[in-house]
Amino acid sequence: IVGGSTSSVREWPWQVSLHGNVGSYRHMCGGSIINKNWIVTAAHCFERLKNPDDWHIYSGFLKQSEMNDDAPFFSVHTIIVHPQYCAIEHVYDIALLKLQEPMYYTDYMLPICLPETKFESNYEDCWVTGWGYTSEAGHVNNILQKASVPVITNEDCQSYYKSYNITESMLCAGYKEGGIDACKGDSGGPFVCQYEQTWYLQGITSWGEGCARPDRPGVYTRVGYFKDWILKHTQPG
Ligand SMILES: Cc1c(O)cccc1C(=O)Nc1cccc2ccc(C(=N)N)cc12
Repeated sequence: IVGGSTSSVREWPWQVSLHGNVGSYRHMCGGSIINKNWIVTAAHCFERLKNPDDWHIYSGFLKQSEMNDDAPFFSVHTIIVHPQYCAIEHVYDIALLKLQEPMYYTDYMLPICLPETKFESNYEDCWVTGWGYTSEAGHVNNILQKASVPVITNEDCQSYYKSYNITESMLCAGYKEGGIDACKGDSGGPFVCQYEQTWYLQGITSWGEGCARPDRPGVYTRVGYFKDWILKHTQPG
């Protein structure tokens, strides 16, 4: 997160850290708890590491330094990447992780609500969180960061990204002057908006040209667009 501030414990209890095995396990992506068996994240996190055994999920932690070999983690049973995901176009950048064993809820580990509809009409009070870079040429941050970022229309977003196709499965958020944005390492993490005292997962951190640049908003997977797909895979029975 560029231009954000440090989160406190229990602020974002659905936020998880996905550690991938690249020689040793280290933070690669964020994710969000949606129920006791399932995490939602970004498909592009699994370009190189497609084996579930190569992932450890840390939940209930604020600092990367706490997610060490003595700390408990959840293992991954299944990785479901959206069948229409395309890396080149950044489309359908969504994946589901089934846990090997169900998670238990605590004050530090709680699920986030899915949006009510495909296209929400209210995007007040939206925040993006993660342990990603705090500048383009940065590195993974130790303490979970947060930043409030306003949603912009897809039409405005398309006008900024002339060499890309901003589809209805994407959601954009950012400041025209830049300065505050998600960045590398925040991928897969939550973009949440509070509405009538309830938080909803409206976006999954997906991509952007650089980070926090003027006229280059962050691009997120629009979670409402995939609600049926998520429910199809994550509802018992
Ligand atoms: C390609 C790249 C780097 O090598 C280092 C940092 C950023 C980038 C980059 O261009 N964009 C990005 C690469 C990977 C994940 C990103 C997630 C969010 C954003 C965002 N601005 N909301 C930009 C990303």
